[in-house]
Amino acid sequence: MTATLSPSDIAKRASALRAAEMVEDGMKVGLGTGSTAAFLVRRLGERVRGEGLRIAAVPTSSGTAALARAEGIAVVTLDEAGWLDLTIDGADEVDGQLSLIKGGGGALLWEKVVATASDRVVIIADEGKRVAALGRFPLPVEVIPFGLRATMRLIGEALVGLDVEGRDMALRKAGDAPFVTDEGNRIVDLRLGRIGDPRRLGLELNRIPGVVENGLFTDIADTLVLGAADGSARVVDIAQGRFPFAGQDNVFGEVLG
Ligand SMILES: O=C[C@H](O)[C@H](O)[C@H](O)COP(=O)(O)O
Repeated sequence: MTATLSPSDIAKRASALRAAEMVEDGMKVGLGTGSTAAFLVRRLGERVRGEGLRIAAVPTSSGTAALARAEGIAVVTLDEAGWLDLTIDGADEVDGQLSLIKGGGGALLWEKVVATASDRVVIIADEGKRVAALGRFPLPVEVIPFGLRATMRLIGEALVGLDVEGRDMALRKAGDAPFVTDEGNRIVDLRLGRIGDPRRLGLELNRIPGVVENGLFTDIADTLVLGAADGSARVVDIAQGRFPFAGQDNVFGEVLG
């Protein structure tokens, strides 16, 4: 039985299938988390079972680890792998410089550790994730449970004077209880509206002792595979140059609205 996919799922799957072709025999591969990454993991599982593709995979969440194992993919820890050839992961938003917001599924910490331990990072996303400026999607910040309220107050103070539109925040819930990450931490979602300077915001948030990591991924992604609802996928590579087209400030080579 084939389930009918929504247009955004068709786009997610298109990007995931295109990125799955970038995985070569013998590679050590970081596997992202989320609905887009799930299409990737399933496709890699097909390649492992069908073509005999041999990879060592490092999952970015307990959920992805379970899916990868169920698909017959060899799962290792990041310490066992040492360093990765390639990581493929989803995103919640991507701007014209391939800066990202990630962590909608709460996996941002392992995702950032895995991505920064990789020679190449490929982001898979549907067209709807593409934005002119980051910040419409609430920015997830992973914080330790100890002193949570004080940490949230310090986050609020750090936002004053920064180039953001809004400053509301909320502790993420799973039902009635706080959401708990794979590292046993909590997530605070910041509703910022528009982030003027993602690099600076990321640094300021990480200066707060109770903050473990934030969902801004700047200067991490090398390649974006953007899927469309017609089932096509387009590859945009940062190696083309961050400002490859005169008068335009994004890797898409067009003005983003
Ligand atoms: O924590 C979750 C991850 O950062 C996901 O990669 C991100 O939320 C995108 O997820 P999805 O592919 O389901 O939109």
